[in-house]
Amino acid sequence: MTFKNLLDEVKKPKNVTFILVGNKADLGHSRQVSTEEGEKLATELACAFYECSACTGEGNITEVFYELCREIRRRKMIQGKTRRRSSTTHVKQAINKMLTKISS
Ligand SMILES: Nc1nc2c(ncn2[C@@H]2O[C@H](COP(=O)(O)OP(=O)(O)OP(=O)(O)O)[C@@H](O)[C@H]2O)c(=O)[nH]1
Repeated sequence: MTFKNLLDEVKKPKNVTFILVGNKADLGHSRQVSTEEGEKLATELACAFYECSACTGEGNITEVFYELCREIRRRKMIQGKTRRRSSTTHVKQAINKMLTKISS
């Protein structure tokens, strides 16, 4: 199983929020994945992409965690709206049923 397949498996059925982070950016000389490859994978996964170093602090690690929190909030908002919309549909259906009964 490829890394991408593994991520797809985790992401889709469980609706998991995640962002892609390439750590150890300070070890450029032994880099095995290019920035472009990381960006391409993030585009395929529809998630944010960051490169950072936990060692030197480069790449703004704080921003990585902020973005993850923002993404969780965005997802919750969207889910909330979907739920509200579907409950509105149920109320509409119930009212329509009542009106149909009253008029018949
Ligand atoms: N140079 C450098 N070393 C790091 C960085 N982040 C972690 N390390 C080092 O990598 C080693 C493994 O770190 P862990 O936090 O245990 O990470 P892990 O995911 O369990 O292991 P890895 O697969 O090696 O990343 C430790 O020696 C860390 O000090 C980084 O950004 N730069």
